[in-house]
This record gives sequence, structure tokens and C-alpha cells, in this order.
Amino acid sequence: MATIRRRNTPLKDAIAHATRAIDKARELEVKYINSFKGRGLFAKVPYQKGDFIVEYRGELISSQESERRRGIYHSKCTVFMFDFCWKERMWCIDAAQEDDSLGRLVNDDHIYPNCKMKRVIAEGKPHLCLFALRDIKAGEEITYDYGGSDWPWRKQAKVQETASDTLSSEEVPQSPSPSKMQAKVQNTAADTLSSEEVPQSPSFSEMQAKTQETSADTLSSEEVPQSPSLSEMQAKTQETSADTLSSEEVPQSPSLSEMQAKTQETSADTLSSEEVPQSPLFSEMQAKTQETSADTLSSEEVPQSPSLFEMQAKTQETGADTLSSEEVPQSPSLSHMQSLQEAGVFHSMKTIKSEPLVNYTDSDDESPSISPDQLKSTCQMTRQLDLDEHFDFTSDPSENAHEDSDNEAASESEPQENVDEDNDSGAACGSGSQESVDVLDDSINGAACKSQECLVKCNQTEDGKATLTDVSDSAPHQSFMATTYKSPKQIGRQVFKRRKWENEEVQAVERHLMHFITSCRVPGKLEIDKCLGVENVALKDRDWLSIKFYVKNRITALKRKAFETGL
Ligand SMILES: C[S@@+](CC[C@H](N)C(=O)[O-])C[C@H]1O[C@@H](n2cnc3c(N)ncnc32)[C@H](O)[C@@H]1O
Repeated sequence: MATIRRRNTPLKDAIAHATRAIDKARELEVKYINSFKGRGLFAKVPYQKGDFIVEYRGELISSQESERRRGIYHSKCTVFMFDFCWKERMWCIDAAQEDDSLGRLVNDDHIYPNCKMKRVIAEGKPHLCLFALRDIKAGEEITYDYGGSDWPWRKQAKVQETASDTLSSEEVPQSPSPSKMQAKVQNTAADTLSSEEVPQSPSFSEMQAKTQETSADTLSSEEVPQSPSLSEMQAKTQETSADTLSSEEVPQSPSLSEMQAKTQETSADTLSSEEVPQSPLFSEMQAKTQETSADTLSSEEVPQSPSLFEMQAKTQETGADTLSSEEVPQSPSLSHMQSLQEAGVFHSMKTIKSEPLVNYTDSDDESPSISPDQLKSTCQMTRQLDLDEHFDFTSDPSENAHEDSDNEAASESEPQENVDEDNDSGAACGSGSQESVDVLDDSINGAACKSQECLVKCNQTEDGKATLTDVSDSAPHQSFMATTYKSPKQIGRQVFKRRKWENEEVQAVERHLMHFITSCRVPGKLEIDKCLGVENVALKDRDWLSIKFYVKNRITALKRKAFETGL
């Protein structure tokens, strides 16, 4: 394939696209992969390592607003929320709204991702952009590591693999599931070949691409269903198969069952644009949200109308922290150093990494230097992205680069922006390399808290009140709790063993108390009781003190992180 000199540095390219809110529509295409993964984004042209691929575009909102929306969104929407740190505060790109943008359709690959998310500052605002971690061939699926460790599809892929290894021939589906194939391919590659020897996991996406090419039903970005229903349906399918919802709980919309039937019929798992259901499941989603949260939110708090638009509009009306361009801190004048220190990124589940932040600048003579960034995600399944960089962005752009088809404007505008590849930022922000998920990662990503022992002493004070002393200083990332909190009279002095926080508990706490964490404030009993009242199902095994200490621990971890990174 002929190569054309790249006109811009990847950074300028990213900035040009981000500021104009455009994608490389001629270089990328959306394809429906299968009912498990839904859609995915595929390269139509080869990319070089370091190239800017696509922006994860959405609505920039504050962490408070993000938290609020998580409280009302269906979990299938919260997966589109990408929390990140910038200027020592948490922000979120909310891409729940189905639109034409391509970045929101990029799937997770935590084993062999070919891209990495970075924060790019353009015209004073942060953007999340994907850059190639390695050369990418035409036909490959674009992927990145969402971070975190317990995304349901990862488990499901494993389960499927295990199950199909152990099931009888009657039980084993005759054609292995894509996830299984993928897992197998990846395992084999990892076991037998070095990273130099094997292109990083293109095999499955190539297989997929091949299948899709031959079956002709590739969807162009224009053809992609405009509603979020597909991923929703897909998620629902997964939920259903995971037996988490009864048939009463999840109304099986005709489109879903049709799609399921269609999926089963279509062994190649490829659907034409007509075949891909266009159905709007937002109403269903919303219905589900309302069902599940009806006992937790008042009618004022939960929009009664079915659309996400309306939910969002409601959000904006109520105040809260959707940012207009004026509202977003304008920081173009910040010095490079400041930007460096202020960088940091998240996607919706928190994980933080501890590498120093390094910015790079957008100038021809200064190739962007990469530094550790951090991406994190909060929420149910929030992405914990790792915005830092270990790959070389500095490859000579003048050599062997393909043409960026949409770049014309890019070279003209040369904003002063930085690409923050960052990590840094502050305490709270950042993630680090995948390999070195640090304490903060665990703490922020409550769901990721492992099972280290961590004790909380419960002491009785003179006035009869109980106080808890965190003796887990060495592991501030560990959440801990008294399994059963007893009154001081009952216990006198007692030591409770920490119990691992379950995902749903973490999510419940975050839904109500995330702003305390991000602002490093420990909530009082009143606030915690409110949370407990609303989340009485998810938090049925927790008491207010355990929640208080959980929050406190998260704060400690953030502070520690800040200290460690010197920010
Ligand atoms: C940001 S969306 C990506 C686009 C999505 N596939 C779609 O069709 O809308 C994230 C959702 O994609 C699906 N997904 C992402 N990565 C996946 C993977 N590696 N395997 C299976 N499903 C995946 C999950 O359902 C997840 O909730």
C-alpha cells in the first residue's frame, strides 16, 4: 500500500479533529460484529504507531453531574461515561447519547489493545483521543483497554471458554463464540510468540473483518444505527443469559427477540444495515432505570420521559454541571508545565496510576513527548483508562505515513494546545500503565479492591461512642468494613475484619457520595444515612460507619497519590 507523507503530527491531527468535532470517516468504519460485542470500529486504511485515530467525543460534564447522571442512567448507558482528571478535578465525557461519532463505538481489549486513550487539550478544553499503540492494518478492529478488571464481557468470555471446554457435545455450540475464539487466539499468541513476532492480536479482528467483508454487510458510519439500542440489546442479551433478570424484569422488546433470533440464524454474525435493529431502546432503558431506581429516586429526580435527551435536558435544567464552552475552564494560556501538572484522565470506573505526567506540545519541531497519563473510569462499569504513554509518539511523521484523509484543516490551525498525556494529576487523577496498577487504582476503583486483609479497630470511647481507627494505612486503597457493626455496649473493644466491597456496593456509594471523594471531604452521618436509605438494597450489609471509612479510605488513597506524584 502506498504511503503518503503525513501532513500533521498526531497531536495536531487530534486537535484538528477534536476542535472541529469530526471523525476520520473515510478511514474508519463501523461494523456490527456480533450480539456479544455489538458494533465495533474498524480501520479502513493502515495506521502507523502513534497516529491519532479517533476522539472519544461526548458531552463534557463535571464529576458532580456525572455522578448524578449515573444515578439515573441505565447501566448500559453509564458504560459510555468516561471519567477523567484534569486540573485536579474530575470531569467526564458523557457519550451515552447515540450520535454519529465513532469514538464511542470502540470496544475494549485489555489484552492486546491497538490504541491508547490520551487526553488532549484543545482550545482550553480537554478531549479524549485514541492513538495507535502500534501499526494497525486495514481491516483491524480499533480497540483500547478500558482499564479496570471486572468488565462483564471479560468474565463472560472466560466463562464461555471454560464452559465450552467442559460441556458435552450436545451442550457445546457448534461454532465457537467470537469471544472464545478471541481468547483462544490471544492465549496462543501470548504463549508462543513474542510481541515482536506477532502483531498484537490482529488475528481475531482480521477474522472478523474477513467475515464481514465477505458477507458484504459492512455498515458505514452513515449506516450505523443511530440509536443506542443495539448495544443496549446486546447488553440485555448478556444480562439475560447471565440470569440476572427475570423475564418479568426485562421486557423483551420485539426488536430484541428479533435480533436474538436473527443472531442465531446468522452464523457469521454479520447483519446488514437493514437487519440491524434500529429500535430505540432508550425507552426500554429508561423504563428499566425507573423500575430499578423507582424506590430510590423521587419523581422529580427521575425524568418521567423516556428519552435520554430529556434526561439530559433535565439534568441541564436542574443545574447542574453541564459545561458550556464558557463554563469550561479556559486554559490555553496555561504554561506547559502547568498543563503537565494538571493533566489526568478517567473513564467511568476509577483507577489511577502513579506515573508522572508529561505533556507534550503541539509543534512541528517538538515531537510530542509522551508521558504517563491516566485515565480512569468510575461508575458501574466505568472505564479505567490509562492515558499515559509508553509508546513512542515521536516517530518521524515525515516518513512512511499514510495520508490522513480529513486533515486538511488540521495543518492550518495550530492551536497552542497540549496533549496531556498524562497521568498526573493530582491525586486523583491518573492511572498508569496497565502493568502497574497502583494503590490508588484499587481504591478508586472500588470494585477492584482485592482481598488483602485490612483491619479496622472499633474502640469504645468514654462517652460510649464507638470510633473506628483505620489501621490500614499501609494499604489505603483497601476498602474495609465491619461485617456487622455492633453498638459500643455490645462490643466494648473489638476488631472487625474487613470485608471486600462488592461492585454494586461501590457503585451505590459512588452514586451518592462521589463528590465527597473527589473533593476530599468525609461525609457526615446525615449524608451517609441518606445514601443508605436510598441504596438500602445494595448497601443492606453496610452501616454508616463502614461507608464513612470506605470514603475516607478512598480520599486517603487520592491524597497519597497526590503526594507520590508530587502534585
Ligand atoms: C462504549 S461501547 C462500545 C460500542 C458497543 N460495542 C456498541 O455496539 O455500542 C461499550 C460496550 O461494548 C461492548 N463491548 C466492548 N468491548 C467488548 C468486548 N471486548 N467484548 C464484548 N463486548 C464488548 C459492551 O457491551 C460494552 O458495554
